[in-house]
Amino acid sequence: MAIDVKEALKIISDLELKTKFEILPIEDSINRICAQNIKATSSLPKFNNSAMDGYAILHEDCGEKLEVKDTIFAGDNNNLLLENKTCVKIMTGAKVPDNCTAIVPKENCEIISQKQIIVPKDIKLNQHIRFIGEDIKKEEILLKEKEEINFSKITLLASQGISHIKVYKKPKIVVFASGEELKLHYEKAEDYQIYNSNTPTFISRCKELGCEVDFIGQAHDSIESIKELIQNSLDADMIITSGGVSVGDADFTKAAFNELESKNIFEGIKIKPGKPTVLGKIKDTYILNLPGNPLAGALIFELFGKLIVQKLLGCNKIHHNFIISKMAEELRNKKGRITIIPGFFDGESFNAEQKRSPGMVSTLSRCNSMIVLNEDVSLLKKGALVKVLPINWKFFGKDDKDFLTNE
Ligand SMILES: Nc1nc2c(c(=O)[nH]1)N[C@H]1C(S)=C(S)[C@@H](COP(=O)(O)OP(=O)(O)OC[C@H]3O[C@@H](n4cnc5c(N)ncnc54)[C@H](O)[C@@H]3O)O[C@H]1N2
Ligand code: MOO
Repeated sequence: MAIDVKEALKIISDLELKTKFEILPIEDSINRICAQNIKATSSLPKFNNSAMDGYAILHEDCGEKLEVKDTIFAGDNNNLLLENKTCVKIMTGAKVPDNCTAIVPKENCEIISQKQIIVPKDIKLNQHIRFIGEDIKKEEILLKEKEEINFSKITLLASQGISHIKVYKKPKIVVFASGEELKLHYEKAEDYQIYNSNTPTFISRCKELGCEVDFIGQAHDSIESIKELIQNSLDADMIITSGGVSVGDADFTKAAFNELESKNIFEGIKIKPGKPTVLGKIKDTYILNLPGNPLAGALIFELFGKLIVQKLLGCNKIHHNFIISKMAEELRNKKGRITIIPGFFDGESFNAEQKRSPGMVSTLSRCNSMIVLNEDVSLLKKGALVKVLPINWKFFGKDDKDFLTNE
């Protein structure tokens, strides 16, 4: 019995998944999920320092002629204190004297000699001093368990002298295809045969999402062949297959799972396309059996499979987020079932893809996102607000648009 979309999403978000850890150098932890809370071991800046090349002064001396007592470079451990009518020459990043209350950029000073300068009157108290802890406070949490590590988190870690980090291991995904009519893309396909495009799709998509992926080949249309492939893959966190789930005479996947005592988590989702989607489990391995129709399988993976991957990665962001946009054109839809509509979000509106039959292979190559229509929607007018779910999201464009004007 097919279940509701919401129920399927809830089941996925509640799945209990086993995750493993490893320790990596921080540079190798990019796009991985952090498996520990990391606190700042020291404040940043570590000490009050100068934001400008110039002179460190006492604020009460503004407008005065000052004697230059010393020069402090970045990295110096100079503990000199300022006295009235004196200053020190200081470089950007250098530790300021403890009682310094302003830095005057050198270009704002009148340099009389190496030893004497006149500073202007209008100096703000504490100007150009970067204070201890204003960036990061000691003990502050820098990275939380289950957060994704990106370049900016690596900045944080490096700034603390952290060289290695505990992360979740990449989930292991195994992909195989079923369907005798399919030829692998490196084989010769006769005129009556088609290429297996689903398997490379899921292999590359799972890699893109941060999984370790093994391709274990092509099952013949027999229960034994599919069973063998599944049994060989039970060390994986998830097996992804496509095809063989509906009711055709050569659809053996379901029977193979049954013989292997796969526990069905759900069998069918009330959605279009992709109703015959099955999620099962054998021992600790989840099995996602996607519809063979290429667009149906890929969209179901984006809506449901990707969330399982998020969980397997160890991430706590396991729900879809969206961008509110508007329809570029009117869209008519056959109501009755929740429907996934792939399309292209151009930054201003969502352009529903016209060619979107479940068996098509070309559709997603023109799309970067999708919307999901409730079962009672038969018409979306041009300009209607929609919630756009990103698919592949590097947001550049061919047109040179003005991003400087905001009003
Ligand atoms: N009598 C019924 N027939 C169908 C039903 C139904 O309810 N009653 N459901 C339809 C729906 S909806 C879908 S989706 C498909 C699902 O079929 P399967 O998942 O069992 O997939 P297959 O029958 O093996 O193949 C369907 C279609 O997809 C092509 N395919 C399969 N694998 C690949 C691949 N790896 N790469 C590229 N293309 C693939 C295959 O050649 C078929 O054209 O069933 C409907 N039928
Ligand atoms: O899942 Mo089926 O595609 O609706 O084609």
